[in-house]
Amino acid sequence: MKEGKESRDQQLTVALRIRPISMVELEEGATLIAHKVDEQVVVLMDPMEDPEDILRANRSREKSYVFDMAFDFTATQEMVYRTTTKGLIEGVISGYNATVFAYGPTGCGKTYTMLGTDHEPGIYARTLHDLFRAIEETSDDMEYEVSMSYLEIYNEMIRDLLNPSLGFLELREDAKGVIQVAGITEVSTINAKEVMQLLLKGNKQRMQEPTAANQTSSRSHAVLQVTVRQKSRIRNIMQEVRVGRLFMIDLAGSERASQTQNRGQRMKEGAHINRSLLALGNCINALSDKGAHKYVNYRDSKLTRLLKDSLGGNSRTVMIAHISPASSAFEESRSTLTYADRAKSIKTTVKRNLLNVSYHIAQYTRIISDLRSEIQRLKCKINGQGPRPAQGERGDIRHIQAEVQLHSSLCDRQEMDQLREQLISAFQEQMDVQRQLMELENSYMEIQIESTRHLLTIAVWDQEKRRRTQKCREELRKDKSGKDLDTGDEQPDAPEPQDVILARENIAALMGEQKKLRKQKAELEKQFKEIRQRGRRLEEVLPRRISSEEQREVLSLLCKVHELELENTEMQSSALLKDNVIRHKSYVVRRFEQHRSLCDRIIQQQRQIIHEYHLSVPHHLEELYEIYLRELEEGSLDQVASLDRVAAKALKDTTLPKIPQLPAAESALDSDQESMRTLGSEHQPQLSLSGSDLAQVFRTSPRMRQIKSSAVLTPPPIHVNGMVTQEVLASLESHHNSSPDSSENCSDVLPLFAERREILSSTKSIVVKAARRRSRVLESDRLHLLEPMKERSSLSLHSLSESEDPLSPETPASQRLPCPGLQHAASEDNLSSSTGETASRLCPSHSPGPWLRGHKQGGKKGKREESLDGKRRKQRSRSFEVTGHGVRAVPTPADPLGCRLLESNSEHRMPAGGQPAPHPQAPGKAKGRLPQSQYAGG
Ligand SMILES: Nc1ncnc2c1ncn2[C@@H]1O[C@H](COP(=O)(O)OP(=O)(O)OP(=O)(O)O)[C@@H](O)[C@H]1O
Repeated sequence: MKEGKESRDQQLTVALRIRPISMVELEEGATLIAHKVDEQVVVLMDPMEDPEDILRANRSREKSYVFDMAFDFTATQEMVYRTTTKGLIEGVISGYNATVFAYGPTGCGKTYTMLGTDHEPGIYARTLHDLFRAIEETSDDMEYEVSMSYLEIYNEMIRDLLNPSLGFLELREDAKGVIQVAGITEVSTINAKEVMQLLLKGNKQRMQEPTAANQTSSRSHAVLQVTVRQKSRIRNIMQEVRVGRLFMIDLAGSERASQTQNRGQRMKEGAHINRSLLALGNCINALSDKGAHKYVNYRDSKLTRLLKDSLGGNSRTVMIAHISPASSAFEESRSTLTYADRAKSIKTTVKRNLLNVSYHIAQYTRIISDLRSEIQRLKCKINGQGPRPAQGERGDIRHIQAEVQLHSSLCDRQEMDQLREQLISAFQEQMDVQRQLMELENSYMEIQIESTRHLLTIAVWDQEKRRRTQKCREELRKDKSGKDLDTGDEQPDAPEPQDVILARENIAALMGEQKKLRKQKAELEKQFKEIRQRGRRLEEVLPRRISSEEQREVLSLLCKVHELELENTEMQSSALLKDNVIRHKSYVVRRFEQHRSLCDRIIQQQRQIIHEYHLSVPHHLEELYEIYLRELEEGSLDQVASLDRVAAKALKDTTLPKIPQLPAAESALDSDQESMRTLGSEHQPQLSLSGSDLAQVFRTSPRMRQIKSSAVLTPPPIHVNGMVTQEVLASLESHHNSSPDSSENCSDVLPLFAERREILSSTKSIVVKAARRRSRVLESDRLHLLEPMKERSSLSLHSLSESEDPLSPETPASQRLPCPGLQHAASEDNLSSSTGETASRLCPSHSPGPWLRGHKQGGKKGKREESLDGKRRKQRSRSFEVTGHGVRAVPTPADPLGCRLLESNSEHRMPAGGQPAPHPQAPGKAKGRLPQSQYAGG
């Protein structure tokens, strides 16, 4: 899924609805204190303020609030719908997200507004009616697919209202940050009537209980999600699919326990409802804070996680706040008005969601094949298990309980029931804790992923910043040409973009959250251990207290079902973990790709230097470069990378399967699940997934090993001129040491390192010789004109020959030629002249030797490189633009080498601006000049 380019900021629309005063309120003697003044203004009067109070005579008794729309008891359902929601429909069918949510204290009319009554249907029905009508009107040109899901969040648990037997569902977030409910029923439908029937059916499943404030109080948050996929009827291979999502949410009442006189279960519900509403309030506060960029904690509740896009992301959002006009509801009304008022300043960024149809098909093909293999696996499992319970009864604790009940009626029912109750409640407790643990782990993993995403944002910025600084320096050099280059002028730091600032802040906040989660996890684990021990004791004691064999069997069946349930949760947890690992992996791959492109640039620029200066390189290096060129030519790396992206994306966008409860699941895990279980179990003992722990998780994954090995295969940068600093080498070394696989790959890395040392020292010698020759030629040719130049050149030579090898500082460069081959290569006669004369012209009697072979092939390869260069430029359009600037530094946060290379160049060999030393009489014609950079971008 990608987002359309046209994105714009949009303010959250806030409407306020005052319901009619109720009979109960009138009977209680309440007076009217909330009034609509005009189409947008509402006034709330404080019933406690005494108009006769002289001391307060100057103080206003009333407070007015301005909203986008205001309604009172005279407003019809049609009016509310038309002004708040109707306008969103067009956007939804053309690929935009939208949200409408009803907010307010209990009994103030949220369900009335959203669902309505048979005679006065609410927003759900009206929206769907108009949505289908709009679809019908454009269906000649466009093809639509509409699906809907309906869920409730009750006590921080998600239930599918269209299929409550699915149990509790989990939330997950894809790489784009879109929140999805794993395994929820999606009904494809084409007419509003059908949808309404489903809704009414679903609503009957909703948790509803009378409270003191409302006889039919909804105890949960109900979320109706309608997804519209639109594509043109004209077939095209790369067809665009627009996906619009509409959320319609009826929140539970924002109440205080004291007001609703709730006790026990109602009190617990209230706490959960308030937890999510409190989290919602916190999010509204953070989002509406116009000053500093506050961290918005969506994670505190399921509701805020689900509303993440609706509040601060990609959605046109309408909030309809509800209040009662009665004086008895003053406090609730005031706080609702305050929240609603704050919400007005929230901004969302609306983008069109576009999906590529070819990818779409690939995704479904994958799902189908996955499902086929799953069916096959289950069939094998069933066959291998002999007699099993009837189809509908399989693995469902409720059915087993029914079975238990049937058996126990023949025996001592009372005793049996008691024991069963004890056992079930122990099991239930275990399940609750285990589920909480699973959620914690999921949240923790998500935090890891989010942190990685932020780190990537920062890394990208760091690269960009260095690129800008470099550009700036070059421009300055140009301006100051002739003057001393190293005036020490530092460029002012470019201001960090908002997303980078936010990324830094978020990382800090996420770390805080991680800490919190670790603590929670430790407590929960302790709790789980205790409960599990208690359960085990019960499991041991109970059979001894039962005389009947049949009862014993029933109890053992119960235990078995419980074990399976635990296992089922574990499998769900593994699936979630797998999903998260894939998501995390995609960021890792992105980082590697970023690094690869940097390496490519280094190789190309160094190659150009070798080419322009006719430097010779060892044969084996030439061969490596050949391989590198061939790979680029074939585009195999890019192909693999893009295939990997598509595959990972397809996996990510597949909703998590609801794993059925199946007995003896342990034997049937396929290898992949098995490996994920291994991951999960490795991961489970300590949630505190630090960087190294995460690396541990990755290390076990075959895919990660693949990534790691490909990282090792990345061609190492070739450092020309021997100007690799100690620092860079240290950073290379530390990179290898710190990389998660350092221990594993140490043996692979060491030869590479030795090779690099060898190349470095010999290359440096060549450069020294080349520079000497160049200096001599220049001296003899243009003696009188080149006086200052010569000085500089010999100085350079001096500094070059004096400069210490970063690898072994004591050894002079000339003594560090590692092998006879290299010594031969470094002899003057084998060097190509910096004046542009070829080596063969300079020393025709000498055989070129292995070092010169590369140079001799220069013509053919030069062409090939040129054509490849063009190809590369096409591939990386922006970053590979041709400019007339000197060699660019290759700045990255991890590798400041690029800058240093340039700096070193300019110190020793290059004049100001990274341009070649111009001959006073023939500017720009110096043959030994360094290459013009072909890459402008970072
Ligand atoms: N605008 C209105 N016109 C007529 N009756 C209304 C209006 N708003 C609410 N009511 C009535 O008020 C009562 C409570 O409304 P409703 O159940 O919609 O409240 P709620 O905010 O959804 O409460 P809860 O949070 O407890 O679910 C219902 O009997 C409903 O019919």
